[in-house]
Amino acid sequence: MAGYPYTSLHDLALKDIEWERWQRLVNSIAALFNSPVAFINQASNKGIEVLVASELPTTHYSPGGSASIETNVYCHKVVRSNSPLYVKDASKTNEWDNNPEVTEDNYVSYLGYPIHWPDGKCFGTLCVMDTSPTNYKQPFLEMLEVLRDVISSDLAHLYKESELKIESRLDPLTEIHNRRGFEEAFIQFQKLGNRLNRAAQLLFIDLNNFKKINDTLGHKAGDEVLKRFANALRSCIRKTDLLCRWGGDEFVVLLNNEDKVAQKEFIERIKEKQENDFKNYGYKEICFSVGAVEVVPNINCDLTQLLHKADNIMYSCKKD
Ligand SMILES: Nc1nc2c(ncn2[C@@H]2O[C@H](COP(=O)(O)OP(=O)(O)OP(=O)(O)O)[C@@H](O)[C@H]2O)c(=O)[nH]1
Repeated sequence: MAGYPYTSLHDLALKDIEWERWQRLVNSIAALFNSPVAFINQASNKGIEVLVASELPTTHYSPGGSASIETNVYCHKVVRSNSPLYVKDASKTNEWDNNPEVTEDNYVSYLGYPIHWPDGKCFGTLCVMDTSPTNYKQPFLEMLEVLRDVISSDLAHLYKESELKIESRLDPLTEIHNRRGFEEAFIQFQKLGNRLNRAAQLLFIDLNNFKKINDTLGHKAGDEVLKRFANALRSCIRKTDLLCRWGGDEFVVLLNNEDKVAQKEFIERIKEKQENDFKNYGYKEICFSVGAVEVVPNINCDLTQLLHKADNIMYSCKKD
């Protein structure tokens, strides 16, 4: 196992992260404890990763540095037990004999508190280390605990922000990308496609006579049809493809496939799936129209133009 099941905060595009405040806080902790190092560490997919380190010449590890899950560093014990650890003098036990923080950097004293995710799971640690044995008084321990709470509360805000970010890019009814989410994902997709010189297939799909369902069976039944259709689409694409409810009864699919045949195969798959699904559900007459275009890397990759073209093709199919 490479690390813990969380992405490094450094890899998340969170705008409001409190790096500067966290930095000042860590520097102040090192000064107050008169210690050569203080850190905020994260239990990330890299192991224990330094997020913020005190800015002192005596601080030997810097942000981005990490210790793998197999290394016997103090923080792993805090994360695994999700409880504080105070080692006053590591030389008094043999537990830390193979800890490189002790053997290589002589950090024989460690005080660390777990920082929590909003659900109570361990996010990482707030810790101070020293090259001499220590015997911190109770108010110092309490102060570090309170500062840990401040970081946990910052984290709860960040968590909310990233959740909101995800929510604002999903269509609440079908739980697939909304227009905004798709447009953003398309930009990333396109960058990669251009770099790799890889084509893709874009499909604009519109349900036929959907209004009739609303008018005859009610809006709720209409919603159910949209959800079922989105699920049918989802089951016919790969994880590397993109799916979006463009609006109303319109959907957009981007197939990460260079072969134009993929368009036809996808349409066949979705027809078969949707016919079976809706037959069971009692909506035999539901069908859809599709317009498909190829996204050619570095040539025709403007989303608005591509969708306009696909929409026109779809519309002429609908009329036929
Ligand atoms: N139930 C439900 N209906 C919606 C939703 N969003 C849009 N609609 C309805 O979808 C209908 C779309 O109508 P049209 O664009 O005429 O589509 P259509 O009836 O499929 O007609 P054609 O596309 O020409 O086949 C409108 O009646 C909208 O009110 C939604 O979230 N839920």
